[in-house]
Amino acid sequence: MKTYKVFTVNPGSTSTKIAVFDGEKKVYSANVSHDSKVLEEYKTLEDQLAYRKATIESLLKENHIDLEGLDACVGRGGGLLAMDGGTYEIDDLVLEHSIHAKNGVVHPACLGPSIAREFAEQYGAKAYVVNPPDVDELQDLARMTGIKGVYRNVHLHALNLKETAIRHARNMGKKYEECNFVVCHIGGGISVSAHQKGKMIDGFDIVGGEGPMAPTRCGSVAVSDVLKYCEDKEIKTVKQLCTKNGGFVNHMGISDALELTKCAADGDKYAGLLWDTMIYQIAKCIGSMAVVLEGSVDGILLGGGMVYNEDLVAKLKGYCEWIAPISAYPGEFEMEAMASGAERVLDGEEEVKKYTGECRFQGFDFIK
Ligand SMILES: Nc1ncnc2c1ncn2[C@@H]1O[C@H](COP(=O)(O)OP(=O)(O)OP(=O)(O)O)[C@@H](O)[C@H]1O
Ligand SMILES: CCCC(=O)O
Repeated sequence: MKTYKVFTVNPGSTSTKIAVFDGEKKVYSANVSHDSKVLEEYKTLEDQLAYRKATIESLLKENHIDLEGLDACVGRGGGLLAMDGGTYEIDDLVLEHSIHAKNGVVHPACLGPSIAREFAEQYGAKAYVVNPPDVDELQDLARMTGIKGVYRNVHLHALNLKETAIRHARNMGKKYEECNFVVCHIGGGISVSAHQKGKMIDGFDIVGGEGPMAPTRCGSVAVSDVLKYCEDKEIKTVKQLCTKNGGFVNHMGISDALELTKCAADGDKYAGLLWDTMIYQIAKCIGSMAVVLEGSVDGILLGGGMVYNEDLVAKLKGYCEWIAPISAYPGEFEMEAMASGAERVLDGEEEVKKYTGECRFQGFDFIK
């Protein structure tokens, strides 16, 4: 069987993770640090592009990593309009929408497609984006709200959620498309989602303030409480609670969950209550996703950095293991997920998709 050489690029706020795969084997990986002072000088994401790429190139050169013979380059995406899951060719429309965050969610990951395509052009390789956070496969029932004209959509860690589900299904001797899972990513942000036969049919908009509280995110709060809180604040400040300074940051000025658990272990009751509340809220979200799957759940899968914490896993088992077996996959498979997504299409196992540039959900034609 042919193995493919794939280069993966995952830009974060102050660094860019890169990896080179030869088939399933990760032959090189690095977390390329960028000088935050230099990054701050750039007004837009697009302005950072040349600097980030040059930093990556220098590191590759220093480490004698040759990308000659590359089959594909994959960039973590973002900023795209709601789409089905899968592997997408990076064409001009993907570039245009991601770099300008067409969906309004500006994140360094939006740079991924541009960096990947530049490397791909240089080495005559294909360029792809795999399951970006813009994947939204909600079933119709999950769309409606009690406000006419307001529909639900999701932003989730789709890349790691789907890869965790694909791997778990494989471990069970099955295909992702044959199983039903509740899949969670419990890291800096927390995604909880219901996967039915290969589609992520429900979940929470973790960029919009839905779901459990997370280290830097407020999670779901009653509308009336938010309105009251807003009375003497700017909307912008309140929006930041959803992704930047809600959760542990808002309460205790701590964004690192490990630090919070240390405070709790040292007897800080406030930290202990926050930690337990976050776990309680994750459990409630898992329960609701199990209901979405009508109790037909083949497994509850936990990924993300916080899953290294045994107390968190034990407590979630206490709350939820009566629903289905819980499996922990601490950390994430994002780089592997990008490489496997490319391999599946290069191998013909899956068809490469074309980004339409139109939201997957356009409203219901029977509601005027
Ligand atoms: N043993 C542990 N106990 C508690 N928290 C931990 C432990 N190990 C790692 N973490 C926490 O996991 C978080 C990082 O998780 P992860 O690496 O998945 O996040 P990220 O990549 O920064 O963000 P995201 O997952 O939203 O993309 C940090 O808050 C870190 O403190
Ligand atoms: C939506 C997933 C990416 C993030 O907001 O952290």
